[in-house]
Amino acid sequence: MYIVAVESHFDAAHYLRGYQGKCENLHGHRYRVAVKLSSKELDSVGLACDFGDVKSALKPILARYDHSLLNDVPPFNKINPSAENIARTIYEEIKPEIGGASLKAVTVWESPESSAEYTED
Ligand SMILES: Nc1nc2c(c(=O)[nH]1)N=C([C@H](O)[C@H](O)COP(=O)(O)OP(=O)(O)OP(=O)(O)O)CN2
Ligand SMILES: [Zn+2]
Repeated sequence: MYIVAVESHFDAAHYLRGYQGKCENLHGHRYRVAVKLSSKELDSVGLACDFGDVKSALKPILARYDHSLLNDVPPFNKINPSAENIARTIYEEIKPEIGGASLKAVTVWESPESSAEYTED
């Protein structure tokens, strides 16, 4: 099995509704995002999937969040912009855009030490 990962980032502000503590206040993160895909096969070039195709799929998704107040951007106007919810939302948004290799997980880091991963496995 081959695992391919592509990373990117976006900058955004957020606050957590209902959170008791400092994260209920408006603050910002440079969110790091990793998309992982798997494939049992390689194509004739030797690729499980082209990094460029994954980057192209991820770019417009993250552009909607970049330099925003996430709490104003659907679906985070309805659900909290936690790292978990952001990871699942990106997973659901990128899944139909990716053909061939199968999507395994999306990980979102709020800081170098703290991340959440969403997978269907
Ligand atoms: N499971 C989760 N826990 C928390 C989330 C989250 O998305 N998922 N988010 C937050 C806040 O957004 C907060 O910004 C991050 O909290 P924390 O890492 O505790 O704070 P700092 O980055 O400032 O780190 P310090 O070590 O306190 O300096 C909270 N929890
Ligand atoms: Zn935060």
